[in-house]
Amino acid sequence: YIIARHSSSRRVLYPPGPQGWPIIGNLLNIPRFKPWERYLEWSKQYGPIIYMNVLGKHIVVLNTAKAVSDLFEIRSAIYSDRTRFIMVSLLDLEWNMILMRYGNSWRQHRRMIHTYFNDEIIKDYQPIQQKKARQLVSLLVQRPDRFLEHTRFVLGASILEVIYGTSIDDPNHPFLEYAESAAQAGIEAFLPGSLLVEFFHFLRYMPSWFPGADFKNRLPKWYADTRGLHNFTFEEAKSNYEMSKNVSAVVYVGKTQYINITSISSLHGSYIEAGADTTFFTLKTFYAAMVLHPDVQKRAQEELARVVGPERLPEFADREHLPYVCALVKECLRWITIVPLGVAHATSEDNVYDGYFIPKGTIVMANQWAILHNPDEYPDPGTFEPERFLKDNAINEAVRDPITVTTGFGRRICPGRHFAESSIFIIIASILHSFDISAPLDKYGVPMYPDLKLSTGLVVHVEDVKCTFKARSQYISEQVVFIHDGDTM
Ligand code: HEM
Repeated sequence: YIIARHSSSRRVLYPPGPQGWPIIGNLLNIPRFKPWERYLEWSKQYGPIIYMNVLGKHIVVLNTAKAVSDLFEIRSAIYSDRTRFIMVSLLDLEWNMILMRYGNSWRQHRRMIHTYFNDEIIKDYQPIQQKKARQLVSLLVQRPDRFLEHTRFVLGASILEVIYGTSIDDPNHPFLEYAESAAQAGIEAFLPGSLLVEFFHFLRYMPSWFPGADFKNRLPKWYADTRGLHNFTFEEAKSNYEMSKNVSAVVYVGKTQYINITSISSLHGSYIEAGADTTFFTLKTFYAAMVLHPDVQKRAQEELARVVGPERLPEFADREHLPYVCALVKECLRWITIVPLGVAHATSEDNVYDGYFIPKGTIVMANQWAILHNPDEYPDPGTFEPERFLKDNAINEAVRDPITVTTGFGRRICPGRHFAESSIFIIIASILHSFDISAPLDKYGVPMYPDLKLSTGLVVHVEDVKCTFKARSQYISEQVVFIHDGDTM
């Protein structure tokens, strides 16, 4: 039965949800592990929108594509704010676009992003993405055991080259460390409901041994990591302007507006922080899926052999002739939903939906995992099955494309989504064309398959995946020197 709550003073009806306790509300209801699964369970009991109140903060979780579209897209003027995290001021993160409140500064950043990351202009970045995919193939031939480091390296280096025109060949470049650490700090510090200081602001003044104030032990590292990235992007943007380097379109805005270097560098920091880990985590899903599903791997390789042939590596022009590989990319984005609850939006005005009151300042989360694991749309959703996106050997447009869910919604939709999808496609196609991927054997000769244990946090990933890579042809092994040394890739 449905427990609908009435605010005694205003006689308003909040959406239904689990019964909480006095004062703390639903604090103890929020599971720390895979909360998206619990929210889906609750939605079967309470309906698609669930309401919780945690220490006076209103939280709503939307569990269906319809509710998400109705609110985040159709009513985007009201549902595009972000909540005010105390962590933003503790870590001086006002520059980070993902966390920005809905308003003029955010609008200005968003306009710049659209100009330089829209789906037309990103085609200009494809040569860089292709070059980096080939560099990854080369690195995998030489040191397959370091496949995760190499993958992270080429993704970070692609973003850096697109933004600044700076090509880095050193996997130990300090930029990569800044990017990784800053993203990790963001993941730990910004999962709604995970830190008590967001509810009890006085905890910021308490010593770290005080219950609930242990975040203070981690604060200096988070601060140093996020500052490191910001300082790096600021210096790069400034020197690009000063030296008037012939760099990519993205920095051009900076060159014409020196005064705006700070906001340009902030924008770059946001790209790097939001972009490097998300694409990397999607590729971790790919590696795990390939180890577990040799049949899928084989089918993709047959398609690549047919379309690309044995004497070259895949290119973007091949994409439209590779429906199975494209379906495989979609399934990687769906199967493990790396931002399972999206990045929370917040309401900037009171609103009524379906008869329920959603007050101004409510944190609203889209259960992306529930949408992408809805068995009505994706039968047997726990299974990795690219075929679900195909009909008559072509992409079936009737099946919801996971990129339209996993990269968020409405005015806050991920501006890097087209860029990310291209990177993921070219890397997956290049690797599958070049290598057979399998599970390494333990000392008894038994394959070590990934157990698919996920990390917890705002962004999740398969924690432990091990693979071996075997070059599929003499051509690949021979190309490696050429690929590694030459710039003609
Ligand atoms: C598979 C890869 C990616 C995934 C799954 C992803 C997912 C997301 C999600 C869920 C959001 C929040 C959307 C919302 O509030 O509704 C977001 C925002 C954002 N993403 Fe991505 N992203 C990816 C790659 C990238 C890349 C490559 C870049 C930059 C080059 C990027 C830059 C951003 C920025 C700047 C925002 C903030 C937008 C705003 O708050 O207005 N992302 N992303």
